[in-house]
Amino acid sequence: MTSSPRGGPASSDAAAGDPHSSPDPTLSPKEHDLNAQHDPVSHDPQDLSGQHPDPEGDRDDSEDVEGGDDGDDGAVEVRGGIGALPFEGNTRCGLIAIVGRPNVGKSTLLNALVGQKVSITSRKAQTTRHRITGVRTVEESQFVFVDTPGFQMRHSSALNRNLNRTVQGTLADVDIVLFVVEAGKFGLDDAKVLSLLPQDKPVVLIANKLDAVNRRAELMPWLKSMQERRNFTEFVPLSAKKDADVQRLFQILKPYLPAQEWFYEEDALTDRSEKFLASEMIREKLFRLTGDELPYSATVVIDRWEEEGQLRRIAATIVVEREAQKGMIIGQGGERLKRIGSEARQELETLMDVRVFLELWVKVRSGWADSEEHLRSYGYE
Ligand SMILES: Nc1nc2c(ncn2[C@@H]2O[C@H](COP(=O)(O)OP(=O)(O)OP(=O)(O)O)[C@@H](O)[C@H]2O)c(=O)[nH]1
Repeated sequence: MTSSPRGGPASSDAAAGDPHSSPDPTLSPKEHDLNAQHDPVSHDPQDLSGQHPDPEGDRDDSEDVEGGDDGDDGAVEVRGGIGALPFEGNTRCGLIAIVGRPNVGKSTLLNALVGQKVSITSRKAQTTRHRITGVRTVEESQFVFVDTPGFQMRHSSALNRNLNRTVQGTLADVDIVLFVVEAGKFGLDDAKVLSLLPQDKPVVLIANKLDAVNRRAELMPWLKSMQERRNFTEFVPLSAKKDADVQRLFQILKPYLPAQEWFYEEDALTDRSEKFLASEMIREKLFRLTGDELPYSATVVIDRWEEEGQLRRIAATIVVEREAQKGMIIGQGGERLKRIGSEARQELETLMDVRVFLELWVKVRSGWADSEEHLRSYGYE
């Protein structure tokens, strides 16, 4: 699956936006135009312990090359394990985590970055539960996004403990963390998420929903106060709903990707299966069409998946905790369930470019969110 294109238009922009090249410590939030292009407030990311790209390839571990006298052709044997030789290609590739309290716009941002819907969004908080990977390749750089669930703060159950473990596990392997907040706001929940972020990773502050801020001048003192909370690698005020902002973000993040081969093919969007995307799509419709009535613990299980040429026959069950919730989903005369099914079907047809027959069921499984055993059986590791 790995692809390693060479000779792309690569190295020149390493100089333009490289975090090592010219961070200007004199910039303050006040001086930074919120609509400006790069590094809103630059912090020198070099003190963030070796997690950074090394575009110049100036690692000294290349000395692990030992003369080999074990062959009669005078060949050189290379020892030293993974990464012993500097990478000479033009490509960059890195893992990026998107974290933040519920409802700040993480899924919206991920979908905009990937250019296709891979994560569900809803007005209701805490709709994202699984770790979802979106992939986007822009010129020579491949961005592999890992979406994380909102840190659970309001409820405590096996499900929530599980989510927090997922988030922390995810952060251990990434190259950059995007910490998303709503521009001009910073509450207790944001602070809790921030306090859990690793110290040894570059963290970019994304001040999302900029379009909802009426008086931008008021953001200046806020940005300054944010700067005091953590040595953020970059401050990026934006709107996840504006394409130009999202494109700008790629340029800002690019220099932080390690110089290495791509993990995925150039046109890959996600490593999630169609089956998984289908269950997420149904869950999104479910939350959208039930408003605030349904607790986030409702889940969707795909029971049957048959492929017949350009046709997919899918049967899925929506699992809820209580009988009353079942009635709520089914609605008067089955109307609501019908609508959930028909909207999900249409979107799945667009996504997969095939015809879809979707059968939906609703089942009550009381207390499932509290049982580790049930969680495992529904695929939450
Ligand atoms: N005005 C405005 N609204 C936004 C923006 N980005 C996201 N939203 C809205 O904010 C709400 C929450 O967005 P999501 O992307 O579902 O948020 P999330 O952080 O993934 O939420 P959880 O899954 O609960 O963790 C939705 O109603 C989005 O339409 C933005 O840039 N501007």
